[in-house]
Amino acid sequence: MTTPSLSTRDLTIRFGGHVAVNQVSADFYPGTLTVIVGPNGAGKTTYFNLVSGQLPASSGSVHLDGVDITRYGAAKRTTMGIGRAFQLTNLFPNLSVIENVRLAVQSRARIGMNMFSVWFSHTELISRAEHYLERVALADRRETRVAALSHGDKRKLEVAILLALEPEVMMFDEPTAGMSVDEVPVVLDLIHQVKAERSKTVLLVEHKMDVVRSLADRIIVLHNGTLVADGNPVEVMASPIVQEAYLGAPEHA
Ligand SMILES: Nc1ncnc2c1ncn2[C@@H]1O[C@H](COP(=O)(O)OP(=O)(O)OP(=O)(O)O)[C@@H](O)[C@H]1O
Repeated sequence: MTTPSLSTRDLTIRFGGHVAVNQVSADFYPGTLTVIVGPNGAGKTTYFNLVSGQLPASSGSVHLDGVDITRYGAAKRTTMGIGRAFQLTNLFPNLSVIENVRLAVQSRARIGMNMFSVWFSHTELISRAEHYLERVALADRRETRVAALSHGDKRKLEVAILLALEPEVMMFDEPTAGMSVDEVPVVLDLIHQVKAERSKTVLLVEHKMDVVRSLADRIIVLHNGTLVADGNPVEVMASPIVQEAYLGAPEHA
């Protein structure tokens, strides 16, 4: 198997006496989409926060391409290649939709800059930003101030920004939560496209089992902060812990 792009080793965080993520070790590989599931309060979002750097680990470590990034903050991890959507904190509410994506394209161009590359012209930045807006079906909103967007459009914009940043690791946190029925397919299609390219390491937190089934190459189950199952979707979905966690919870089916 290839080298993991992302690894966590015994990753742990305590809030007072409560261990929200408990010694989670996992390796994530390029071209694989891993869905993290588990009951409410299992520690899924907290694990994401530890990987993306929003929260500091109490113990254990996070590695990106073999580099220990445990002590790096979220901004540094983003520049190193960990991209996360659906926090709705990446957006500049007073700028237009196109400006938000243009800034992401510009920041990516800066990160990728080396002695052989050139600065993009403003026109080129805008044309790249337009490309990402078209991919998320937001081209008709390009001049809208972000604060005026619907929740679903904000989430689509976050996907455009994530794509524009071209991170090696892409993290999606309940990508369709709060979206209207007609908005859901756009975002799911995009995740399918990213998966089909098979170059990115994709992590997804998801409750909806139909989404899990359609996207997962691998499923990790967290329960009380502990990794209790990890493997191919068919086996993991059939395991007693998943059956127990999800059967009888029709709102998540
Ligand atoms: N900043 C915090 N301070 C104290 N406790 C926290 C904090 N963040 C999370 N927790 C606790 O950690 C546990 C895991 O929460 P987390 O949000 O990661 O679960 P989750 O699996 O994402 O749940 P859900 O599916 O409901 O989003 C919960 O008991 C939660 O109350």
